[in-house]
Amino acid sequence: MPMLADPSQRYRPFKPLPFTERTWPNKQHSKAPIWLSTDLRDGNQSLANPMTNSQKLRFFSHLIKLGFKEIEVSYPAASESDFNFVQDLINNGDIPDDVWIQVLTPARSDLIRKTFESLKGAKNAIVHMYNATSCLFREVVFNADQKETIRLATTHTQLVRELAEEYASKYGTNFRFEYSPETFSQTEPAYAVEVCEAVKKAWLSGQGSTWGDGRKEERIIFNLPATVEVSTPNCFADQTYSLTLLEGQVEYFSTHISEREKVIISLHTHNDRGCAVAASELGILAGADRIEGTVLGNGERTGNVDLVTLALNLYSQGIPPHLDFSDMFSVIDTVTECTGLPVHPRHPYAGELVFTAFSGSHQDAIKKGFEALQKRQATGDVHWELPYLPIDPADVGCTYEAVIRVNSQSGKGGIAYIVKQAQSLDLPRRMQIAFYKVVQAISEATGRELSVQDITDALRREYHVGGAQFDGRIVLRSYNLTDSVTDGTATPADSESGPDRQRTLTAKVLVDGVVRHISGTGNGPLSAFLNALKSGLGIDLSVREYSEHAIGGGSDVKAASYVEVIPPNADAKDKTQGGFWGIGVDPDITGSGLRAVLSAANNAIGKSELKGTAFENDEKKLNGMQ
Ligand SMILES: CC(=O)SCCNC(=O)CCNC(=O)[C@H](O)C(C)(C)COP(=O)(O)OP(=O)(O)OC[C@H]1O[C@@H](n2cnc3c(N)ncnc32)[C@H](O)[C@@H]1OP(=O)(O)O
Ligand SMILES: CC(C)C(=O)C(=O)O
Repeated sequence: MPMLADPSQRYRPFKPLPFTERTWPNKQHSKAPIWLSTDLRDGNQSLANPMTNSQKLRFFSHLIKLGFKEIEVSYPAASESDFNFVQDLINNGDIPDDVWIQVLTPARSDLIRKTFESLKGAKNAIVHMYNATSCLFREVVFNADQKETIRLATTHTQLVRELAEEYASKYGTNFRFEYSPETFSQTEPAYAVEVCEAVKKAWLSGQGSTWGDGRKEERIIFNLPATVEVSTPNCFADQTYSLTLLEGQVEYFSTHISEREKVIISLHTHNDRGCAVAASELGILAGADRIEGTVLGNGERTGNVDLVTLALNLYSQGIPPHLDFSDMFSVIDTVTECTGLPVHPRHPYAGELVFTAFSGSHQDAIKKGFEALQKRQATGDVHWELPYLPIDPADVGCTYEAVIRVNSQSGKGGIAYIVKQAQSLDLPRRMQIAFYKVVQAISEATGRELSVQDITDALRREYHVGGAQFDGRIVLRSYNLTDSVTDGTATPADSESGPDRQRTLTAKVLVDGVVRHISGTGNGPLSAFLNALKSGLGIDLSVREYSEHAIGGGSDVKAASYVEVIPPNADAKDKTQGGFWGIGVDPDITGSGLRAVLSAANNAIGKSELKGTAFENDEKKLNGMQ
């Protein structure tokens, strides 16, 4: 059946609360909520193949490692394996003293009794009872009116209360109670408050205990589920904030519910509209103290709210989340291996691609951002501010290698970043443009992403650096430099010569594997070498641009030089006209300059059809190459 031209025939819009006095939109997050992981209950119940005992145990240990202090471990009445898992955790001493396990039960006396049995011997336990309160469920599922629904909740709350007292005195367990008006997001707000008030009264009216006196560990938890997400997140926050509308006045749940200090407001959001994170965040602004969800968002249908995203969203605002995701890879391994579900490559903070830029302008901005960051860090400013990356990938255990990856959408900045990271070569800007064209051609031809190795090899091939297999047609074997006549006109590229020196260079080179001895003079080593190439091999080139930098430090320091050469008929000033680039790396600055010149010369002749061991007769072709 096609989609309806007029969907209002089938779907009714959500009716928002008529608020004018809401203040939560002006608030900001300032601390982490209390977290509860329901991976082993809501997460588990949604799996086609529920977790085995050992998978649950592995998951539980990981949750403890991440820092969870409240973990819903089971729906013990569901099956023997759910029941036994709770008993195993207790009997094997797997639960740290400061951790509360939580178990879920419906408001059914046989199932509540079974649930308490599963908790025998526990130190700290939260009994979580639910019944659905929305009109649809009252009418369709329970065939009960509003009063009967409240009675279902209160009579079973009293039973939980009695059993909690009995099991506390028998086993010394610290019990807390959580009540969920299931389908809260679809329940009439005033009625949801009425149910919660009645449940609170039933829970607090028990005999002979201090429950509910406001001490943190004993407060009743009202868990407000968006069992199905049916509205925009601001409506859910309003529902959280205000549950009663009396005589036309807005009363706010988080400030006006009686004995607010005895209540923890918890949220349990699902992701049907894809807004569970937003709904939880706005719900916290609206007064919630606690969040239930799962690590990476597994759960019924589109999932529960993802606690990784929520926690790291806080972290990115400078708020300690009190959950430790610094080893995200082990989190991903645990979740995927236990649930059998993959993690989407774009999943916030955890996906394989979320810190990666393929597109050129993003890469360029990130590269510049890293350079600026390094400068700021050198002045002691450690604040993270980097284009396109809201947090430092290193904080969640990622390396910077994945930050920039290259395909046909990439630009010079990203490619230069990879060359710098992988080979410590800081290509000058115009050389970046030249090398970008080389990489772009490969990427277009192969139609795939290029690895760091692909780019490294391309650079080596193009500029004849990095080993004998990348040598060009001319190879420098040895050279000797001597002072010669002086004329006082050194070029910048020859700056180390000084203004009053002229140098003579003799070099042994291999040309297509044949030994040749060449010599030339110039104001410095580079011009002497260019002169030698011209007089010895007929290769007439001059330098248009030269730069250098050190690589490393101490006794291992090397020099990297970059040279652009042009043939005699090229305009030295019009830099849009193509030259030929070369790279030289050598422990000695003169050596690196000479190698860069030879690299550029090889690049020049490699792009012509010169052949044989001498180039004298091919000068014309070289001149015509641009
Ligand atoms: C939104 C949530 O995630 S809620 C949690 C859902 N999780 C699960 O259901 C997983 C575990 N559940 C189970 O294993 C089973 O459903 C059991 C063992 C709890 C119950 O099994 P059964 O007794 O066979 O009942 P069934 O699964 O058909 O449940 C429906 C019955 O429970 C009633 N019921 C459903 N929810 C509740 C509740 N919260 N409180 C009281 N009764 C409830 C229904 O009205 C229905 O009653 P009826 O048989 O009189 O019409
Ligand atoms: C039992 C409740 C909290 C639940 O899982 C839901 O409504 O999604």
